Amino acid sequence: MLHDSVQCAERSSDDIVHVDCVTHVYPDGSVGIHNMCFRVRASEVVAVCGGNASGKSTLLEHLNGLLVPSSGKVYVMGEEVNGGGKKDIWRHVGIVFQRPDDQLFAPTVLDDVMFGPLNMGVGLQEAKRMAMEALESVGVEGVLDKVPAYLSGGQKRLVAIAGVLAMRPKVIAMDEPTSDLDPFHSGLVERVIIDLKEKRGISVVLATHDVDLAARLADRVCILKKGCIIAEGPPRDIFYDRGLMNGAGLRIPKVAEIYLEHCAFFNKKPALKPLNVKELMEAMRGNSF
Ligand SMILES: Nc1ncnc2c1ncn2[C@@H]1O[C@H](COP(=O)(O)OP(=O)(O)OP(=O)(O)O)[C@@H](O)[C@H]1O
Repeated sequence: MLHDSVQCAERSSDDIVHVDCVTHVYPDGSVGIHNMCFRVRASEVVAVCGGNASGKSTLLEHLNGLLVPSSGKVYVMGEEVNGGGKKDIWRHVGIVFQRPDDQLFAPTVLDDVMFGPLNMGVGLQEAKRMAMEALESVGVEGVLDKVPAYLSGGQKRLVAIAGVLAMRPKVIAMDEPTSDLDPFHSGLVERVIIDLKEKRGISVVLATHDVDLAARLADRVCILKKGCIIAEGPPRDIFYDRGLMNGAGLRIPKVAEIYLEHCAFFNKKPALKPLNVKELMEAMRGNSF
């Protein structure tokens, strides 16, 4: 059942991306998202959390025009995507797909990462420079001559991120960026996300059901259920709402679980709401952070 009565907040000059009441119906009649209102501002990490089939990938693919809304509009830098204005508006938003194999196709890693800049009309030498810089920034410059298909899962993911970074977008949307990764490679991706925001001012949209990761990284959280955002807010509010999280097919982060157990055991009010292990240790000692 689709609701037609939703109205999104006004577009603001702070919005790099503004999704205005977008519904997407796939050709077979499946509703991917409906009446979706979503925004991304400068230098923020927005976590989009939801269970399977909640619409995370469908939302992401609208952010740079890969999918066209059935109704509603998507704006990037104030301009409508698919609206017939500047042709390259989509380049401000890069998407790292859930499966890197969907993204990597060139004979070597360097060719793959150079493809974006070359496609933007940059000369060969400059494209190579941009690609090398992107590979170095995610720490995989050592594999530039390798065939992408022969990389490990973690290396593929980092090369896929480099391929998007090389185009110097303002926003990078990542679909389940740490699924299938071991703790070492997950840690690398996590570090890359922090650096993108803190050192380069790039906003990250993190679509995931890994709520522990989202708790550590997000400035703002949107909870999706059945193609709609059912809650949005700061992570300390959203991730400590067990009813909300369970209702969306998610659990609260482990850190929140431990802290709530600790408070219940010592009959303390859970006032501090830590989101990572360091904060949890402080909170259990009764220190604020
Ligand atoms: N190409 C498609 N054709 C038809 N239906 C689709 C297509 N892609 C997605 N859907 C449907 O749209 C809905 C949302 O799917 P989507 O992949 O966006 O969810 P998701 O939150 O990313 O899920 P997951 O966490 O399982 O990857 C689902 O009901 C799905 O079956």
